[in-house]
Amino acid sequence: MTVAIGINGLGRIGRSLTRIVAAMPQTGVEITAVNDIASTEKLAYGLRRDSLRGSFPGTVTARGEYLVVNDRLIRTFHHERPERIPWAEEGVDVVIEATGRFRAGGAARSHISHGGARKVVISASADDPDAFLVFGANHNSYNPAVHDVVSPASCGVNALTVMAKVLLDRFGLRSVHTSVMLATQGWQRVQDASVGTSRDDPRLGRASADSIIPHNHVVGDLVRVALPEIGEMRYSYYCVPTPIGSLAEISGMTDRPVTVEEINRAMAEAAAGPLRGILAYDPDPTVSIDVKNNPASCLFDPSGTQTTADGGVKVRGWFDNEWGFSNRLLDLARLVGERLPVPSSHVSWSAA
Ligand SMILES: NC(=O)c1ccc[n+]([C@@H]2O[C@H](COP(=O)([O-])OP(=O)(O)OC[C@H]3O[C@@H](n4cnc5c(N)ncnc54)[C@H](O)[C@@H]3O)[C@@H](O)[C@H]2O)c1
Repeated sequence: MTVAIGINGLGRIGRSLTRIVAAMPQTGVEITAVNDIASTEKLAYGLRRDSLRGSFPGTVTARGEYLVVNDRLIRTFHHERPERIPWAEEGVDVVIEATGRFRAGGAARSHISHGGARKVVISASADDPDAFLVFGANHNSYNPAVHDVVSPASCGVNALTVMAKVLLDRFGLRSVHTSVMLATQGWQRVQDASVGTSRDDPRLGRASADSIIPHNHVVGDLVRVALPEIGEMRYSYYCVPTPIGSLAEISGMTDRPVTVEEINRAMAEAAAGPLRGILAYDPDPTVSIDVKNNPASCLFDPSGTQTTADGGVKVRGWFDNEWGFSNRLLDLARLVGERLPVPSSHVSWSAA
């Protein structure tokens, strides 16, 4: 079965999604339509040329109201409001809402109520989705009967959650503190600005290349949504001036004293076993740019593991905030799309 996807917003995330699908035609998903306020020509250019990922490894052209990506046609719409996008015209099953403008479940829901899509995946820690589903932790709790608008939370939450899951399952984990250092985002400013970021904290309007900027993003709460067994949790979040490649760290107390070797072995085993493809493991000394194009939610770095004699632990993982997260968005779109109820018109009846 191939799931027909529509993407609202062909920015950093939307373009990553398009590149991933184009590189792997057997992913079980097909992008049939995109909506963006930019013209089709500009969208084609944005896919062809990318300052961080290089030129598109294939062909992209604009042909009328279609993008032609390696000979596959993708219909383009240009509506500013989600309720105006006629997804049903292109048979879209699942919309990935990736504008960053419609994080609230209500706005995203209009892709279904007005546009005719069947499910929505919001590409961010949405305000009120029907469920947060983090791969490797709680994605199996997806219930197609009651979950129409879902969110995989954020890239940082995914990186933290997979490491926390291994620690929790193998050693117990409590009194957790997390830190995320997130690469520069498109909504940040090149020079100091008082308006235009639509974020409350005035520091988020400061020039992105000049500072490490604290951000009060609620990662800890969302890790606990995916892993409710974790008790009290605190978190720090920083926007850092790297173009791509982000860092996640967790510290906390385990149920018994553990060694660095035990923790690293547990992570390596999880990466080769139940969390394959979601957690990666690499003992080679790593800096943030090395994680570029890694499809995992988290690249565990064993050189960052520290322990104390009374059960204190600290671990470190890297993540490509665009590429890894876009892979999880596609995983989620596929999961949701493959479990769509078959419309009654498609049910075939055999003679008794
Ligand atoms: N970039 C990352 O590292 C990252 C990682 C995880 C999650 N996210 C989340 O994904 C979302 C998108 O992030 P991004 O980095 O791709 O942003 P972006 O700014 O690069 O892309 C947004 C796109 O949406 C389009 N757009 C804006 N308003 C629109 C409207 N009203 N209708 C249709 N299109 C519109 C823009 O033209 C642009 O192409 C955000 O919520 C962000 O928090 C981003």
